Amino acid sequence: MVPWCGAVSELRPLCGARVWIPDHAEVWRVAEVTRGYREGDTVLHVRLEDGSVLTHPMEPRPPPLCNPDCLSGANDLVALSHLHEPAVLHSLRRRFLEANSIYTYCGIVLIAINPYEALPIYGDEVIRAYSGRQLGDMDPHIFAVAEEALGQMVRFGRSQSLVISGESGAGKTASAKYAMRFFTTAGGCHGDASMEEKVLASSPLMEAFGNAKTTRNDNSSRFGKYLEIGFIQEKSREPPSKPTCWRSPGSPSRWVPGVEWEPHPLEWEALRLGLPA
Ligand SMILES: Nc1ncnc2c1ncn2[C@@H]1O[C@H](COP(=O)(O)OP(=O)(O)OP(=O)(O)O)[C@@H](O)[C@H]1O
Repeated sequence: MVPWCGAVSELRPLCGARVWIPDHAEVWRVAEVTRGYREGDTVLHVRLEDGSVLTHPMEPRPPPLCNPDCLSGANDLVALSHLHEPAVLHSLRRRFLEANSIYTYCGIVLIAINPYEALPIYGDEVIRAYSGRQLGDMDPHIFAVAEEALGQMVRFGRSQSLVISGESGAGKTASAKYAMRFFTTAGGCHGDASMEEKVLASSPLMEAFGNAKTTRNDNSSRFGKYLEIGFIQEKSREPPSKPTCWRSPGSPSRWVPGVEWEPHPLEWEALRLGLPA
């Protein structure tokens, strides 16, 4: 992210402008410029919200400008006048704390914040509300992205991909499950609860063999995942779906060498039932 472009002399933060100052405890803090930048100034004079005054060096780059309050918190980061790290963090924080919203768009990319609690935003009525709607018609949601993919597939008869990425514990697996729930419900399996069960039932088995408890996630996938769902004409899904899983080519395995194998309760269950590994 590039908070400022161009030479320092072109930027000239005005007196009264609000800028972001890096902070050890809060990462970024808002400050007001108390003396406009003049050619040759090496520091910017600012006042923090708690009243303390300080100077901030203009090199290697001046502090990033704050967005107007009416823009930060917009449901699409593209709407921000200044797009840089503190603006993104502030917007996501405001949406999460003030609007209770874990989802934000950045163009066609959906950003999700893990709420670490069950939210009432994944029910059938929400799936129905997002079904058939255009991306951008409604609040950002994983269902909107899933609907976009489903709609494109139906309209153009072409396979679609959802790429879900993030650090460990970010909620990739949960997001994939919500997307699959949307596909099974909105993709032509209305009223067939067993279809959703069948699609999601593969997860515990895969998790039994490939998941482990880590410091970041109690049920962390220790492998890359590739899930493929086949559909037949008229938006019906081809039973059974074909979830497959392997280490992504080129990406290192998450298995830690030297760590002793610990059987997972579900693995014992699979072995007891005589299921193939
Ligand atoms: N949208 C959500 N709503 C509620 N809980 C969530 C959501 N997303 C994630 N979680 C919770 O956060 C925890 C970690 O999520 P998840 O396992 O999906 O992370 P991950 O990105 O797949 O992690 P890893 O890369 O380690 O496998 C889970 O317990 C999950 O229930």
